[in-house]
Amino acid sequence: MFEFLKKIIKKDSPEKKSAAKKEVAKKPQKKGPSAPKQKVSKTPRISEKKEALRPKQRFEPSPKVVEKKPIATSEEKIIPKEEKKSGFFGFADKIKKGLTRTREKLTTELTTLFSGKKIDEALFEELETILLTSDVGISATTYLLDSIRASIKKNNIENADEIKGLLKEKLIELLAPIENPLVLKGTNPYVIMVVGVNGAGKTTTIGKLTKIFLDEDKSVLIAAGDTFRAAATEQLQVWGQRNNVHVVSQASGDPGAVIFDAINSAKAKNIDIVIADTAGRLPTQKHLIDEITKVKRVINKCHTEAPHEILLVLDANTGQNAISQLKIFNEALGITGLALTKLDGTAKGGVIAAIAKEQPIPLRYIGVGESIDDLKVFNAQEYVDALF
Ligand SMILES: Nc1nc2c(ncn2[C@@H]2O[C@H](COP(=O)(O)OP(=O)(O)OP(=O)(O)O)[C@@H](O)[C@H]2O)c(=O)[nH]1
Repeated sequence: MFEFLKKIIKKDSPEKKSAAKKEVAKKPQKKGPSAPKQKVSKTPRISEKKEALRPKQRFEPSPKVVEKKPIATSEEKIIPKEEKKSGFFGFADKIKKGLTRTREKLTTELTTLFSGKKIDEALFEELETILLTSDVGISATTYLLDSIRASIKKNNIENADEIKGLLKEKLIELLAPIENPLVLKGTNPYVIMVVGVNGAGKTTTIGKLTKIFLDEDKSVLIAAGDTFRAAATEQLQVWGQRNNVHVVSQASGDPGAVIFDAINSAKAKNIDIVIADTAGRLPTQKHLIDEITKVKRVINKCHTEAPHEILLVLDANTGQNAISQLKIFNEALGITGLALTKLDGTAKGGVIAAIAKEQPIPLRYIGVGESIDDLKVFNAQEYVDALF
């Protein structure tokens, strides 16, 4: 079954590729082992399924970690007219498009599962497999199946086709508590510290987030706190230029000093928001986790309420590993919000359910593409509608 999942994921590729992305694609890509052909002819036992779905490597960085980050071309800065005009519907369509891979997997499998079948244990077994292979995770899957069983019993449901509606309903209930959009509160500048593993999408998310705030008529200043990787500052500068926003950087190599400087500059200029980048790090690298807690303390010395938001950027492709990352970053820093990126390139969109069940931290944004308008405020109903 795990092989079956690999086969599905292997087919993934982002729908929208920028010119710069094509450049990067020429470079050798890190690929997982090719999946041997295997027929999934029978429903595996629950214990086998759970074992197969347990992450092999606890903190597997994104495959793009070694890649040079592509920067969208200037054409991508142009917001498509339809999207500007269509407002909410444009957003919903974009999310729907972004979630194509997860939806295709779910819809195909669920339609086959429910059509004309009777409600019995075998059907629940298969439903369990579908959810687990969509990275919904063990505890969220158990929760969803139990809730569905209870509703079937309560409402004397006999038609399997009705289970799809129930699944949708229970999923919205599960995700609702993490729908908690960012609200800017407190004394200016509002400081957002952005953290995450290498390649999760921090820089890109900062660029997109800046655009969201500018559209709300807020002023923004970016702090290039990733002093570890030289190219990181350059990439941030490009996002700064694209948004026409100043990026504070230093040659010092001290992330705390850069962010401290940026906050003071924002205070002097009465800027509303400071978004601080930090270097990518694995939660297993204890010294780097210690370093980032120090950066947080430095920020707090500069502004007693700051950081107002510690935004952990997670790559949806990492599936269940995202939960492990979340646990460790949260223990070290007290994560206040999440941005889940790259949902457009994966069939693992179910990981949101696992987050909601196991680590219910507000999911502020979802990334559904590489261009500047591809970061969306998370909405549970809209997300589930896009999945089915
Ligand atoms: N398809 C897709 N790609 C994304 C998304 N968000 C980020 N990316 C891509 O992911 C890659 C890594 O993104 P970065 O923003 O550079 O990641 P980072 O966390 O800053 O990386 P480090 O600085 O190395 O830690 C780039 O190729 C981005 O274009 C998304 O929502 N969808």
